[in-house]
Amino acid sequence: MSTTALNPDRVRVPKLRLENVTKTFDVRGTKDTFTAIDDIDIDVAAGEFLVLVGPSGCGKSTLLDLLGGLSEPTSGRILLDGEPVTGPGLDRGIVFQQYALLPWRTAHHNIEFGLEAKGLPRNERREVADHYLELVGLAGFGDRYPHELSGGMKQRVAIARSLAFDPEVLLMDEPFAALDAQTRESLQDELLRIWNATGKTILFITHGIDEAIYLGQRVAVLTSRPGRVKTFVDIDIDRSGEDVRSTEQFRRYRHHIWTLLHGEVERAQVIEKETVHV
Ligand SMILES: Nc1ncnc2c1ncn2[C@@H]1O[C@H](COP(=O)(O)OP(=O)(O)OP(=O)(O)O)[C@@H](O)[C@H]1O
Repeated sequence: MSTTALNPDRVRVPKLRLENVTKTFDVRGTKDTFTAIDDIDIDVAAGEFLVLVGPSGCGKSTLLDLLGGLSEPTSGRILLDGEPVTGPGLDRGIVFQQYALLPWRTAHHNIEFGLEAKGLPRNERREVADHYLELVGLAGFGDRYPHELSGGMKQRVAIARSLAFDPEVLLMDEPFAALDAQTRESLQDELLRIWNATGKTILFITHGIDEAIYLGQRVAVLTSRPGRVKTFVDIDIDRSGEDVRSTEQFRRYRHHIWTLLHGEVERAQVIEKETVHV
């Protein structure tokens, strides 16, 4: 088990680079500012699966907005393949906790959405949509509307939609948080399979320690407000066995990350109470 305070040198040519990223917000009705994210430095290698785990309110969603180009850092830079991110783009696919499917479109048409923007002809759009439906295990469900699909199926469609326009990076914001435990575990396996099949670079945000260890090649543990990277933990587990989460190896990682997070969660709760009483 290795823990490093700085990014490992092995990440030489990052796909995605967050360079001293800070985000502050104006506090309404005052001249004060509030620092949500403070001086975050992260390099994500091409094809890496990096998980960010942190206490509530540490700035995970703020970070995702920045990566998605939905807002701008107050200082610092975000680079994708060396180029600054200046706004939203099809080079980044985002999967949110809530499925964000268009209810009036079938699964096929939801997946084809980004492809229309790319100007792909109709028959090619359908081919791509079918390919990704099959990849997420939903071949034959293309004609279903979101209300005809279970929560897990909707999230699979959302993943297929993000993959269909072939983004450079897949950004996932607690995509399985709203699902029941069994569905979540099966989608975690699906996601690892898809990652192996596509070689995509994935940045995945979660509250869940088990989820972080199960999915990540590397886990960035964030501090409570303001969000900083407390440490990176390299995950090296054998995922081929039956019940990976019950192994001694897994248990050790769980305890290690729990210990790192525990103090942060307590600190976050104190800060939250103080904020309420201001
Ligand atoms: N537009 C905004 N204006 C002011 N403060 C904001 C704004 N957006 C977020 N914040 C504050 O920044 C901090 C980080 O918020 P963020 O939603 O990124 O945290 P989070 O880690 O995603 O939380 P959770 O895990 O609970 O979803 C919070 O204290 C939040 O109140």
